[in-house]
Amino acid sequence: MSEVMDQLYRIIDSRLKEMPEGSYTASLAKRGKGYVARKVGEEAVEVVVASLTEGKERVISETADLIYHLLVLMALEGVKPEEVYEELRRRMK
Ligand SMILES: N=c1c2ncn([C@@H]3O[C@H](COP(=O)(O)OP(=O)(O)OP(=O)(O)O)[C@@H](O)[C@H]3O)c2ncn1[C@@H]1O[C@H](COP(=O)(O)O)[C@@H](O)[C@H]1O
Repeated sequence: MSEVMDQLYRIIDSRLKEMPEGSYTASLAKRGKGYVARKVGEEAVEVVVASLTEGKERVISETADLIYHLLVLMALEGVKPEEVYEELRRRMK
């Protein structure tokens, strides 16, 4: 899981630096951090709805959307996945 997230984060980070045509990440960044933050909220609600009414396949798909948007928000905030892993390790009992 962390390997895939690290790889996706690196791709996202490079899209934010290069802002290439046709990149969904670049189009999100152009709309601003507030827009990305709202997308994270929307995607989280979609995970909840999928879990309550739509079944496992939809939960997987919506969770992937949520993680992607969360990684974009983290990159815009300058938060690296390793810093979150470190916090999780610190809490681990
Ligand atoms: N993992 C993802 C990923 N997950 C979800 N999404 C996009 O997130 C959007 C979620 O759908 P929504 O209906 O909520 O949003 P929408 O209506 O399409 O768009 P909005 O106008 O609401 O923002 C879809 O357009 C998906 O394509 C992703 N877009 C890109 N990636 C990966 O991110 C990397 C960079 O992608 P680009 O920036 O497109 O080059 C690549 O490795 C991609 O595979």
